[in-house]
Amino acid sequence: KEAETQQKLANVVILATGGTIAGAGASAANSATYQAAKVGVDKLIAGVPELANLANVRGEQVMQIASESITNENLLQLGKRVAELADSKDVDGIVITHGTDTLEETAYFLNLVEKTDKPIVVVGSMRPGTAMSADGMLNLYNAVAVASDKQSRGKGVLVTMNDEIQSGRDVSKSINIKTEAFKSAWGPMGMVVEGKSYWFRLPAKRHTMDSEFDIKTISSLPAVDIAYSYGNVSDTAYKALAQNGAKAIIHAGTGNGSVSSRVVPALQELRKNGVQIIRSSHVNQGGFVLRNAEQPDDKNDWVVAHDLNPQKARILAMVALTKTQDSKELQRIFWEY
Ligand SMILES: NC(=O)C[C@H](N)C(=O)O
Repeated sequence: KEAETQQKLANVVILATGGTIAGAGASAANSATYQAAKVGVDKLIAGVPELANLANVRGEQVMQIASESITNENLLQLGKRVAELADSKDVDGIVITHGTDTLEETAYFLNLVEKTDKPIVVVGSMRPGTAMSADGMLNLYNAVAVASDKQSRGKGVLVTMNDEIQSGRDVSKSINIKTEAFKSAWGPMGMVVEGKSYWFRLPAKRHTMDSEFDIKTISSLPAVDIAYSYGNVSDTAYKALAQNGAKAIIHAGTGNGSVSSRVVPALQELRKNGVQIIRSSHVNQGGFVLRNAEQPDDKNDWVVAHDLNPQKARILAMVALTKTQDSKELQRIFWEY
């Protein structure tokens, strides 16, 4: 009988990368003071025995880092392992445990480059497992529930935090400390309650199976960096990034992705020298940058990041630049993904 139910359950692989979900503090009162990336994947799985009711779960430790330290090489390594597992007949779904600081970047990267309709769910926690009211156990339980559910197929890379199912493209860490940290300007896609998913929305943008990008053909990512804008800003950071080899600079702009008159000449010059200039907005909830609004993008040959925040714009620019150096193509990609 036990063998029978085991056969019926989905096979889910948990790829662990570190973060607070694998963190440990000195006492249960330490919810914000702790060390990330301390607990191994087997212990994480053993900590939630109820996972066995949802799926046949096995774990793999891909790396053990706090997510603020993730590199492009880490992204490629993780992306390639996800693709291998997605190709395997005996894997039905993949969960990635991840630090929350750059979780939105990794989720969006995978959403762009994984050619599979199998569920890929990225999950983290805001408190370490040693803390009172730690959120990692339930977030992980929900991630495995979503990853083992056939309904989750073909919906792009997903994120389960705080009982919600979010699109890996849209979601962003919008609050720190609190457990309701992850928000999307376009709302969550659904909810997970007691291990069952309830869906309300589908993503409209191209992803996974429908993407023109494939991790299997990407061996390196170009340098793309971000410069932050504010009152009294100068062009120093932009020039330094270009000098250091940036192929594209994401302008983390004020408001509509506006550019200070103190910075415009440098950006025009950098574009003439071949650096792509991509205007995004650093407003906190739902930036939206329109072409030729605030700045003459057609004349300057700049690109706008659409609704992507600066860190997501960086991910898309890196992936897009593996295929094209043409600014018009780049803009098309920013509209479509
Ligand atoms: N809550 C977290 O996971 C934060 C941690 N610094 C990380 O991103 O690894």
